[in-house]
Amino acid sequence: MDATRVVPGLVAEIRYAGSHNFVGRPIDGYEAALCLLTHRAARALARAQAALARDGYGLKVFDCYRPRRAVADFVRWARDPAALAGKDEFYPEVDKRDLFRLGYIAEASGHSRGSTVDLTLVDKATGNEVPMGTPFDLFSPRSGEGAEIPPAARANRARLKAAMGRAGFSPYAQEWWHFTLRDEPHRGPGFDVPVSVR
Ligand SMILES: C[C@@H](N)C(=O)N[C@H](C)C(=O)O
Ligand SMILES: [Zn+2]
Repeated sequence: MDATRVVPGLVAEIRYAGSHNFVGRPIDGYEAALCLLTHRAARALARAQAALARDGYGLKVFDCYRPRRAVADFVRWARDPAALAGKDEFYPEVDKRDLFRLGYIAEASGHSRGSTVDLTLVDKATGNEVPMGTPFDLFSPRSGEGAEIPPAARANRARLKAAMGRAGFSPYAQEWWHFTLRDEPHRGPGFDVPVSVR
């Protein structure tokens, strides 16, 4: 389902539907910029949003359900040494051939099961993203747990992690933005239906 229907005020900036991402172009399978999630994950996200709203924060999602064909597009892209449009912004310190081995991108992603989200916090008053120490999808040790980042960013990561944890999501140690519903309704490799407006 479209998570924005059950999460009041959820901001969706679906990066893989556009060109502002590590590949530098829209990714296969994203025919619309929608945050599609299982009902269970969307309801859990609504709990996180409600709790954060009491402290003046909201959620902004960058990726939700990811079709398997999108993951396959990432794999093909990683094998093309000439495709470097997003290198300076998203993986300046890493050879793109190592992005999968290092755990920054999965060859079989939990996103394809529809209960995993990539997201950040926004200040409800301004709508601006709060500092997290690194931008979304910066594939670097600085995006992971234990990184040396400014205290305000550390506090923001902790706030996001706590709110998502209380709502039923597990974090991913290497990427502060990536969370998976602990009690996800689907197992296995997930789905390959494109993200589209039905
Ligand atoms: C690519 C990044 N946004 C992400 O979601 N990484 C994890 C490891 C994944 O691909 O599932
Ligand atoms: Zn993710």
